[in-house]
Amino acid sequence: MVYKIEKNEGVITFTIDRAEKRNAINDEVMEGFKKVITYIKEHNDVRFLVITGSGEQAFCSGGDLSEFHFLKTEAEAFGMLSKMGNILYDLATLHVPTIALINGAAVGGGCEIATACDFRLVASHAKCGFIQGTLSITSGWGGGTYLFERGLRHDQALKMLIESKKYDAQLLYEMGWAMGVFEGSKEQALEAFIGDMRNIHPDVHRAYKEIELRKWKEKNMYERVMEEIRLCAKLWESDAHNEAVARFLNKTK
Ligand SMILES: CC[C@@H](C(=O)O)C(=O)SCCNC(=O)CCNC(=O)[C@H](O)C(C)(C)COP(=O)(O)OP(=O)(O)OC[C@H]1O[C@@H](n2cnc3c(N)ncnc32)[C@H](O)[C@@H]1OP(=O)(O)O
Repeated sequence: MVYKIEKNEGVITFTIDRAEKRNAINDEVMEGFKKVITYIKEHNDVRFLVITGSGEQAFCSGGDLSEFHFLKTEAEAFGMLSKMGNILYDLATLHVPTIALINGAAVGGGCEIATACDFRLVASHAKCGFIQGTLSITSGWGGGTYLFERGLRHDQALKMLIESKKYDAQLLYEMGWAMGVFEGSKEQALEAFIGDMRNIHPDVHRAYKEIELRKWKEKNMYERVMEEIRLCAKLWESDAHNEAVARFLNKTK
């Protein structure tokens, strides 16, 4: 199994469990995301969803380049990108608070998953970034659209995307992307973060999320996410992208 789903006192934790691939996303992990999101939509006993990765090196390294490198055309790329894009839209529009518990590097699509969550808690050693530009593509799962909605200064958000580099935890906090930086146990950091929220009735949480999501509907979020995905799919079939991915895969052999 490449993921774990655990439920404890109303908190569901989804752990991407591919530490040897730095928790890269493949089809099986996507199915896991679908499963946990469907469960939350159909049950009333979940208060928080936490997304994390196994090990300390990575939260998630984005799409599994060794598996997705075989998608060559714009249409093939759109199939994979829109599948995960729809999953992230469902995650971003869930009726319970969602927390990215960032235990290590979050890059590429990993940074998009974190940005789709309501809150980001980042381990002090973790570096995160929308590094897609270094592969000659843009964010392909809707993460750029979410980033512009996360309250960062507009120029800061744009810089993060077009610089395509990894930022350290402290800077991510200062920019407002991370809500907190923690040392040591991620479980303790999570408990400290949600402690006061636990005292509030879940219907209140749901109501506030509904208020936020109403705003998103008015701003055509879904259409904007799909447009972002189409732009990435176009770049995916370029020689520049294929060569960049080949360089990454060959470097690690
Ligand atoms: C597809 C959607 C698109 C989007 O919409 O955003 C993307 O996500 S594109 C993918 C973008 N991601 C990357 O380019 C990530 C590349 N990875 C890294 O930069 C680094 O691995 C890391 C995450 C910073 C961790 O560095 P480190 O701890 O030094 O580990 P290694 O680099 O040595 O990696 C160990 C092992 O894992 C394999 N790996 C890592 N990331 C991926 C990946 N995204 N896909 C496939 N495989 C990955 C890497 O090849 C190593 O494998 P071995 O050599 O076999 O041990």
